Amino acid sequence: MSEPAAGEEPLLEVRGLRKYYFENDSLFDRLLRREPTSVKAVDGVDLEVYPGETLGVVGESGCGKSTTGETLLRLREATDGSVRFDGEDVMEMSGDELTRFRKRAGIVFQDPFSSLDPRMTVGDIVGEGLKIHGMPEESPEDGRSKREWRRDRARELLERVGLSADQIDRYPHEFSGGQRQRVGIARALALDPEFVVLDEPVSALDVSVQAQILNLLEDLQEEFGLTYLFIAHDLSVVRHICDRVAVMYLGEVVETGPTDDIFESPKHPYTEALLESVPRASVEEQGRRVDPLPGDVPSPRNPPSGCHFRTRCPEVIQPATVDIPQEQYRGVMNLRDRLERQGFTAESVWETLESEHDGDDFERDTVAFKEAMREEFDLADLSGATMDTVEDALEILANGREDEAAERLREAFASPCEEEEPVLTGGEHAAACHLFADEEYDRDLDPEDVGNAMGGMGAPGPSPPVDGDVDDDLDPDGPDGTVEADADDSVGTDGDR
Ligand SMILES: Nc1ncnc2c1ncn2[C@@H]1O[C@H](COP(=O)(O)OP(=O)(O)OP(=O)(O)O)[C@@H](O)[C@H]1O
Repeated sequence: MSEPAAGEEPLLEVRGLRKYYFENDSLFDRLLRREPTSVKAVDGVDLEVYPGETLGVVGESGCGKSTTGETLLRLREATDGSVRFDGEDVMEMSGDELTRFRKRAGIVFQDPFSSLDPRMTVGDIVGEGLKIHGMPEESPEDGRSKREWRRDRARELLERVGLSADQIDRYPHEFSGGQRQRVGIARALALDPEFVVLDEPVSALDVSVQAQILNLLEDLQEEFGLTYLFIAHDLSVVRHICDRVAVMYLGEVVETGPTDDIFESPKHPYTEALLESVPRASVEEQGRRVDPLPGDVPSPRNPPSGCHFRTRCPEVIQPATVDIPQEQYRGVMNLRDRLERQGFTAESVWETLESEHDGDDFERDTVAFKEAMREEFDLADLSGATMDTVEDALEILANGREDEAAERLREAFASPCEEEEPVLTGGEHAAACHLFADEEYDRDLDPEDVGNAMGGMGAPGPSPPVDGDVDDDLDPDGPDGTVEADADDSVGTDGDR
């Protein structure tokens, strides 16, 4: 870890990075006249990483962290944007220049099992990059063959990451999860990189082993002057290893700043919710109520307009004409959102009510319909003009006019957060949230609202790709998955056990 010095140039500078995966885009899809759809996995990301520092990239599963890491390394082809490494344009590199970049910038993947070829010995895995890059260039002067030189280098690296040089001819399945991750780290170090993307390097490991691997990564950083981009969904891991943090939500950076600032005074409601989901050590904090963030994680195929977080945000800005408790506003917005996304029809509600009547004669009673909806969307506490409008909309809905009901709610309750996309503002500690753009807004945070946002980080993220129609341009060594890790870890001389 190290603080960037004033005026220092970033080693890596990312501007407006976009990576869209296109689905239903094959010849077969075209023949069937299927419309191609785009998954906006990364949608305009800006980042800088300074020499010797560790930048954390955090966010829930599916928010685009891995795609960001892989795209900036050119393991995936970017849809748009620029990446500069040590002043050079990475997107424009080819030939020798690209080969040099590949030596200078490496990656450690999350899953230490699937990212290691089970048919190769760890010596071959660690030495593979050396062979691909034709190293050593000249035959060693001491009479060793190039192959022997590579084996010696692999031995050295295995020892350096806390394994034993004697294990060079073993296969990945003979190692525990932590040991396999050490092999993955040795492989990433083989070419003497300056910059390494660490893609959730400890998420698949037991907590006790996690600490050992984090210590190892810190030691290696110091010893070799490495610069890290550290991807994690778990903020507690980030706190100890990162100098600065960028928080991602649905393909965008929503907050960035020095780690302590992010932890001690988060600005974005999403960062606050993420922090609330971090397990706490102290006993009194362990008993906190953990409720899921309201609403589902929207799909990156069709992200919400304006601020992408507004469909789950506990602090959505209400229009000037509305001033109701946040949870009531959330209920109204959830109803509207579900209607607009064709999440249900009036007919399906009627059918449910009918089935609950269990064969009795059932008359379609609007009062019962509205009551069911009020219960489903927590609208029972509404009063005054708000209640009148919602009742109106429910009446329209009960008559099967879903679009009109949604329109009625939109006219009365549209939030400024859905109209315009907020941009990152605030200098070194910046956030992309309309709460900061609108100085009129009194941001008096109710701890209950934030409490309600806790725990949602474990909620399922957007669905993974389901079939083979997707862009599949990743290097075959690519990610990911989860494995059980054994507590038994390093066997070598390294003292981080
Ligand atoms: N090859 C692909 N084709 C289509 N969509 C994809 C592909 N790879 C990833 N996605 C989608 O892109 C979005 C971002 O995925 P990504 O893996 O980058 O997120 P992440 O934050 O790293 O999550 P995780 O921690 O679960 O890996 C997700 O919605 C994911 O389903």
